[in-house]
Amino acid sequence: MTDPITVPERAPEDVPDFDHARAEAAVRELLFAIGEDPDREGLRETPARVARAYAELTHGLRQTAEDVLTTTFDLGHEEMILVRDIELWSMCEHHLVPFTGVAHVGYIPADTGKITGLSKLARLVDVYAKRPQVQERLTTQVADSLMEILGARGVIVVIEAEHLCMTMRGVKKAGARTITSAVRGGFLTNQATRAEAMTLIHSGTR
Ligand SMILES: Nc1nc2c(ncn2[C@@H]2O[C@H](COP(=O)(O)OP(=O)(O)OP(=O)(O)O)[C@@H](O)[C@H]2O)c(=O)[nH]1
Ligand SMILES: [Zn+2]
Repeated sequence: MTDPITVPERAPEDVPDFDHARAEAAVRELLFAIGEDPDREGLRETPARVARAYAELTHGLRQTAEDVLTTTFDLGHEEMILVRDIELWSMCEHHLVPFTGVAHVGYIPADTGKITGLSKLARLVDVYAKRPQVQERLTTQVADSLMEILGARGVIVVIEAEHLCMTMRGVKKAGARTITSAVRGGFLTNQATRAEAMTLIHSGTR
């Protein structure tokens, strides 16, 4: 059985193009299924709109971490770099409703001092967020891709999110936040470095 957390990532070329016609037909069916009339005024354009929205919300399936980590600089900087409070919108793969919150992404560059642009860390989060996801997998995918592509000596990724499937339906517990972390390399072996990162993540105002 495939472990649902480490489900192998498909290469974008193995992911079929977004099928707008199929998505529209499915939304039209869903409207029938809930007892609506997709041909009534107000719903007529809805299947096409929803299809376009889902194409956008699943855009990450057709991107790779390499696509966004292209800009690298050799600044010779060997200390921790941390971007905190990166806004996050993803979609839970169990209910296809959003989960939203923030990601904190930190890394210690390779010995060569190879670093990437700060915005690229936020783009990387979106590559993995814009697809049906579970929070645990999103967290580890961001961490592992930074280790691999930048050759980072350490990575820490902390994600805090609220799952609307727990808020707007089901157990209905608004405000419950799920916190996941993935810690690699130097952040794992050096407790002081990890503690410094956690202090930076939790310092200041939000
Ligand atoms: N581990 C994990 N669980 C998630 C995530 N997103 C949603 N879930 C959970 O997935 C589970 C699916 O449980 P099921 O019992 O199959 O579905 P359900 O009957 O809709 O469950 P309820 O939400 O409890 O009503 C729920 O407990 C969700 O809270 C996630 O990112 N990670
Ligand atoms: Zn869910």
